[in-house]
Amino acid sequence: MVILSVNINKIALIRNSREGNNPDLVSYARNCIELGAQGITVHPRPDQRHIRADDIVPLAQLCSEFPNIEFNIEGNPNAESLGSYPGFLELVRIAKPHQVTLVPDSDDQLTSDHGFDLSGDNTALEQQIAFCKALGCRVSLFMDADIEQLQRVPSTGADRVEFYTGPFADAWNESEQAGKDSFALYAHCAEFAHSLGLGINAGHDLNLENMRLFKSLPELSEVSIGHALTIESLEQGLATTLQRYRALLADA
Ligand SMILES: CC(=O)[C@@H](O)[C@H](O)COP(=O)(O)O
Ligand SMILES: NCC(=O)COP(=O)(O)O
Repeated sequence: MVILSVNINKIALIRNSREGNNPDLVSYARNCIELGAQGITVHPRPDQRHIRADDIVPLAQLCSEFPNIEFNIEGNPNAESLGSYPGFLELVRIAKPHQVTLVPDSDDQLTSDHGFDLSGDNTALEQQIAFCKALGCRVSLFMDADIEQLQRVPSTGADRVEFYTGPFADAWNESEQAGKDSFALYAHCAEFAHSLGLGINAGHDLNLENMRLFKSLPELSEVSIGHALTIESLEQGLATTLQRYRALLADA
């Protein structure tokens, strides 16, 4: 079984488009959990255009009310404090999520579009990973499907990788054959990462259609899905959408 973690960034984006608290993120996340989500993912950025710093602790508390619901915070460990944003690692410190997914986004990036390049000096990253692990968090690194890069992950101390699946989603949209070819590369990389002792997560632009293939990724533990899931929920309703993901992932 593959765990479904619902990324609620896009729900925060709607809330932030007006003053007030509608939709309420904690209520929305509770609803997701009660309808079958097994985790909640947030990706705060310094401009706080979607998840805000003050959303983090209430969401962590919500997840802790349920025995097996994982709270996953994604973001750039180098994102420093900016206004009311206290910095990524400070958010991790106060919330102590089950999982921290480190992502090498620049502060002004529209969305995540690449994994870590570990070919340089990784001392700072290793210290950041050690900081998160000392808080009791599992640490996952956002990575491209690239063997040369993946072989460098174990020495950082990370527990898992999250494959950046944007290129797979693009290939899937191009043609069935391109999707299959791209999937073959991810499958090879997943087997390699597993052989190094790493757990496997995946995310970015996954949806109900392309998950029919991607759910078969070897050793896949967890997917985090937000953008498409939000749109699918508008079309089909949240309950039906989550039910369809869970049915897909249950037999993965
Ligand atoms: C790491 C990753 O792929 C996701 O966190 C994604 O970046 C979230 O997307 P948005 O923040 O654009 O909703
Ligand atoms: N880690 C990926 C994630 O949380 C959601 O990405 P997307 O489905 O919003 O593209």
